[in-house]
Order: sequence, then structure tokens, then C-alpha cells
Amino acid sequence: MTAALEAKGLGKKYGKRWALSQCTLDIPAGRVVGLVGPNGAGKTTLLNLAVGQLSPDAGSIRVLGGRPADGPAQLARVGFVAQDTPTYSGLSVAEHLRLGERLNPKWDDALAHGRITRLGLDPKRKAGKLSGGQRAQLALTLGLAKRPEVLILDEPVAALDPLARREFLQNLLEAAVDQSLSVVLSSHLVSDLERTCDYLVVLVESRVQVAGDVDELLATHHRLTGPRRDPGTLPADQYVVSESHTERQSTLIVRTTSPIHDPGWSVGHVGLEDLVLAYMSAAPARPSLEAVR
Ligand SMILES: Nc1ncnc2c1ncn2[C@@H]1O[C@H](COP(=O)(O)OP(=O)(O)OP(=O)(O)O)[C@@H](O)[C@H]1O
Repeated sequence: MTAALEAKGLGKKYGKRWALSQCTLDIPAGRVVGLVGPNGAGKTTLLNLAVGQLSPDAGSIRVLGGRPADGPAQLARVGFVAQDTPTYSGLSVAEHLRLGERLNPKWDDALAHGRITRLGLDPKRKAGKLSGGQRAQLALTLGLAKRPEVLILDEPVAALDPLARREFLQNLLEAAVDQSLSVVLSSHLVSDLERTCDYLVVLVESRVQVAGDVDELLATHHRLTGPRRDPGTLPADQYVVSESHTERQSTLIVRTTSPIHDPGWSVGHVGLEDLVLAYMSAAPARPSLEAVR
């Protein structure tokens, strides 16, 4: 199956400084992917490269096997909701939909109008007079009605209140299922991603620290608590993601596909938030891990 997004040694420079470097990633199609990482990790840069708003200075990126923004056919396959959910403040909601229809060959007008009605947005209202959340919903409507095969969203829920966030993500999830859409979504709100995403990518200093199926990641990561111990003494198949120690006790987050039999450890479950934090605090020099698919 063609990957939704495939990056190899991808890099982008601003002036002399690399905003993204040596980024290698392979995201399968048909998934709802959460992209997380600290501020400045390179998430926006990666997503802008994926939609062709930036061009790489090193390596390559493919979306659904094609070069980003490489002609009208490729443009039609990829939808993008940028970080600030841009709309034209002087145009009304209805005018946005008409523009969407004119610019997109696969435009689904019934879907667009249905969503706007369901959301209670006044078609005559200018986008500049909408709230941040309503603008985000308008931008999502444009992205969905374009009927792309991949929809890329850069922190689309940042401006939304918790209820609006939940509704937005629920809508997105339903659309992903109904339209067999691949979704790549960046966010700092891991609890939202936990409800929405079935695939996770953690990017730290432009390196993929971990990428894989959420259920598989949760099943293979464990919290080990026990008497203080040097993590170097653990079996080779237990990869230590993070460690913390007191004088007497050690707490480790480890990744392994094998059962942990050591009676010295008390073995606990790791939630998605803990898993993300463990990888975010791990030294960026660690080798990046890609879950076996
Ligand atoms: N237009 C620009 N000019 C110069 N440097 C930039 C520009 N845009 C981003 N950068 C730098 O590139 C790096 C990656 O930024 P990017 O916006 O991709 O990170 P991010 O992971 O999306 O961060 P955030 O979570 O804060 O949105 C940062 O060090 C940032 O300062």
C-alpha cells in the first residue's frame, strides 16, 4: 500500500539554520495520525513540506507516492488546514464555499452546505466576524469538502474551547471513516490525540523518536518500578526510553515485545501522555525507533 507520507533524510533550512534535518518517516495510508513534539521540533515545517508550501533543502518527501503540489492532480489529493486556520476575512461563509467549488475539481457541495447548516454558521456572515472556533470549523469544512485523500491539519484545535474541540475532532473522525480519508494532525493536546488518533509520531529536534500504531505502542511500553538499579543491566530486548531515580528507587519506561519476568520490578501500564512525555524528554541523540508494521 502506498504510504500517506514518506520522508527520507528530509531537511529544510531557514538561512543557515536547519528547521528540520535528517527526518525519516513512513506513515501508512488510511490512518488518523497524531504528530506531537515540543515547540520548535519541526512539525509545522514538516507539514508545510508535505503540502508543497515549502521545498526541501535536503532529502525527499512523498505524499501518496507523489511529489507535494506537483500539478493539479496531486493538489486535489491533499487537503490542508494550516496552523492559523486561514480564511479570507472579507468573504462570507457562502463565498468561501463558492470559492472552494471553483478551485477544487472534486468539491462536494452537499457536504459543505450540510456541515455549515449543522454547525449553525450563517452563510452570509463574513469570516472576519466569526469566532476563532467558527473559523476553524469553516476551514475544516473547506478541507473536507475538497474530498482529498489525505487531510493535513496543523494544530487545528488550539483556538477551540474543550467542547468545541471534542466536536471538531469527532467530526474529523467521522469524516475520516466515511470518506476513507488519511489524516495527519499535529497537536500539543495529547489527551485529544488519544481519543482521535490510531497512529502516533513523536518528533523531537526534527528526529522521529517513535512512530507506530497507538495500540501497539501502548502494549509494548511498560513502567518498571523497583529498587535502584543501573538501566544498563537490563536485558538487551528492553529498550529504556526514560529513567528517573531516587536514592533507593528506580522508575523506568521501557519498550519491549517480550514479557517482563524479573520479580524485582513492579510492572505498570503506560498511558499515551506518559509515553509521549517519556520520548519528549529522552535525549534526542537516541536512535529513532519506528514500530514494525
Ligand atoms: N519562517 C521561519 N524563519 C526562520 N526560522 C523558522 C521559521 N519557521 C520556523 N523556524 C524555526 O524552525 C524550527 C522548527 O519550527 P516549526 O514551526 O516547524 O516547529 P513546530 O514543531 O511546529 O513548533 P510549535 O509546536 O511551536 O508550533 C524552529 O527552530 C523555528 O524557530
